[in-house]
Amino acid sequence: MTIVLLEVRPLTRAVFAPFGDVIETEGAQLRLINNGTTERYHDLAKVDVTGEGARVLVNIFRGQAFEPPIDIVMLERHPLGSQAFIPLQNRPYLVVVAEDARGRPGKPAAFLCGGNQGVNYGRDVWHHPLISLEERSDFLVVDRGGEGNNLEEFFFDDVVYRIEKLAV
Ligand SMILES: NC(=O)N[C@@H](O)C(=O)O
Ligand code: NI
Repeated sequence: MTIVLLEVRPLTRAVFAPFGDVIETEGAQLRLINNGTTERYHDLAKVDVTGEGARVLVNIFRGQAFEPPIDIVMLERHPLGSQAFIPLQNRPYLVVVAEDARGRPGKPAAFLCGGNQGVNYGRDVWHHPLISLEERSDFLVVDRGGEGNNLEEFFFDDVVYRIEKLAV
């Protein structure tokens, strides 16, 4: 079994663009509403649901905390909908994604996300299930419900991608 170390980079809209959206106020389109008493950070993520009976689900995921070394042995994707994770307790977390390479994930990319940053995985984008850090953490999750199979998993058979350091 080959072990490949993954570098962890800070999450920015630019680096994450091939995989989806970053949900944060930084750099967002700001609109003053409610007679100037509220700042609306507008249109941050594309929620995409498709297939029979598709509907948008709003959930809370309470994820156990992981600490390095973190081994990435699989990735998953949701062919029928996007999936957004918004941290509710202002704690950092880890996101691991990959571009598709003829039906399987390419080399993963790892990003350290701030507690003020959410992510929205585009529909059918390879990603690792939730990786909370420091403490068990709650996330608001917006994803797809409805008929059909919305989960495809891929287990790497000859390589483990290892995250040893979170410091960027
Ligand atoms: N299975 C499930 O709802 N969670 C995963 O999709 C995930 O990305 O955490
Ligand atoms: Ni998922």
